[in-house]
Amino acid sequence: YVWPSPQLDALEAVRFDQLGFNTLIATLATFVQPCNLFLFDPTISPNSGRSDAADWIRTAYHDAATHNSTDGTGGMDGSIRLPEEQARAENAGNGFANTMGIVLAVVDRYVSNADAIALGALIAIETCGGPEIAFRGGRVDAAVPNAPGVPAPEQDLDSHIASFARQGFTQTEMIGLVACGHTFGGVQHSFFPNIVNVLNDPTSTDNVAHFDSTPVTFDNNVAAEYISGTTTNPLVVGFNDTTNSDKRIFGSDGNATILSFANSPDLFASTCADLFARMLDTVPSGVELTEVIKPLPVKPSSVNLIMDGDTLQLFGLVRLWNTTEDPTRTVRVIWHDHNGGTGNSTLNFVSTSSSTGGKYTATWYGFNSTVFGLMPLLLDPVAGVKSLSFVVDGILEDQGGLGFAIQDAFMLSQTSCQGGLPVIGRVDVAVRNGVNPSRVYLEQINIDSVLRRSITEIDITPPSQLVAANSAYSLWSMNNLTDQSMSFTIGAEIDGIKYSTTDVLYMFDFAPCPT
Ligand code: HEM
Repeated sequence: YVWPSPQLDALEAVRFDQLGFNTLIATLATFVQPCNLFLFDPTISPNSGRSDAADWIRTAYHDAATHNSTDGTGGMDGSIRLPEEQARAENAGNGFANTMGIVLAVVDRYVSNADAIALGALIAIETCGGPEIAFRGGRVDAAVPNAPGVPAPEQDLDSHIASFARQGFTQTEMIGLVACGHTFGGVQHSFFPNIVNVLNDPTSTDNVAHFDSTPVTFDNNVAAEYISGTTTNPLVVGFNDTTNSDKRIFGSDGNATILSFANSPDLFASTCADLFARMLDTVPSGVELTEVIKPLPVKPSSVNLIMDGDTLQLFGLVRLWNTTEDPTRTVRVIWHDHNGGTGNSTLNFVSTSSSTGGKYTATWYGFNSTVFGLMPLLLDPVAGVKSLSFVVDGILEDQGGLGFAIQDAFMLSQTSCQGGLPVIGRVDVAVRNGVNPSRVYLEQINIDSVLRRSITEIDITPPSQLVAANSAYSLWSMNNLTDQSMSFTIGAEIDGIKYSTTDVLYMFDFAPCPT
């Protein structure tokens, strides 16, 4: 995709900026590294037998499994976060509560609850030895529970075949998807006492009978151990044959599919990559997912403009994907102004990040990084800035000639202030003369009773008389803001198109208002 695209940029960051510099505070990968991590256990015992990774994968499946491919209802819409759905017998267990407590922390205006659940499962699988999974974003959160429909172990084979058909999977795909999921985790005694007895196993203090001997690793052992007759899978060799659903499912084609997985780790991995992607893309009809999100090779980040009197401050970073630190590398940014002119500056290495269990690393460069931190580049507001390009070791990076577009039509003005008596605040937005936005507003993220995000727009009344910020910009001001803990982004509608600033602004960061 082409940068900037606020939604894809945000989803790309959660998907690929997993550990290290410029990652979210609640980055998902931290909670599945090491892969036996299980933070839900108050003792944080490494011997609970549980893992966040397994919980996240099961949660995504239970969200997806309500899909009805005939009428287009249900699927990955985050409805599994709703208490009514978690209370159903088909959703027995506390793995969902564990998952929501962590995974939903990445939700924001561009990343839905359902996208976060999908990303949690995907990152768990990829981090813990699994294949890379194509990820699309754009899932839409349901406000009400879906019709029930998650398969249960005591149901017979015909019911399971019918259930997976309703979800959009053939019998062969059902065998695959169950094996792909059940390479992680196991069955807990406390919620399934009719399947698993108390284990008295010091390495599984939560009494989890695992599906294979490597329950926190993606591998084909679930199939290989089944074929070799060494399996301990409680849904294959459980003491209660009624609940041996994996036995019935794996054997339903005379073991042909499961044998092919046992014989080929590669076939198992590639089949699971496809099936997991399809499971995560199981969405209600009418929901349009984005393209498959791939990492941008050169990605500007945290690009932010602030008007400071006669100076246009340009803050930012750029990420070079799949690179390691190299002191001999040279990185330059070129900015293109409204008059056809350019300026340029050398960027300094700041730090690194990694993803996919350390498979990929990325290096980050700051627009004006000094020993004092990230400082802005200082530009002329009259010339402004239309786009950026980068030169990495002499090679021009400009998205195939498009450049990286920058929006300098409106931005926060440094004259914004807070405090004074009575407690008040003022937001000044510098608007480029000649742009004539139809609206300028503050955007606040609103969270409703079922955790859906939406944006509340608070319009700034157009100034009755132009107040110059400098010779190229005028100020639109919102006075008498009373909530000093307020955080917001700035939006504007220009020629019918809505634009937003990316950095969240906090009122308490502003200078005190002159008294
Ligand atoms: C007929 C279909 C299926 C049945 C009857 C079934 C049944 C079960 C049961 C009873 C558990 C134990 C849950 C617990 O103790 O908390 C479990 C765990 C699990 N299932 Fe399934 N499952 C099915 C399909 C799937 C699929 C398709 C996936 C994913 C693609 C999946 C992923 C998991 C995972 C990862 C766990 C481990 C959870 C943990 O250890 O916390 N299952 N399954």
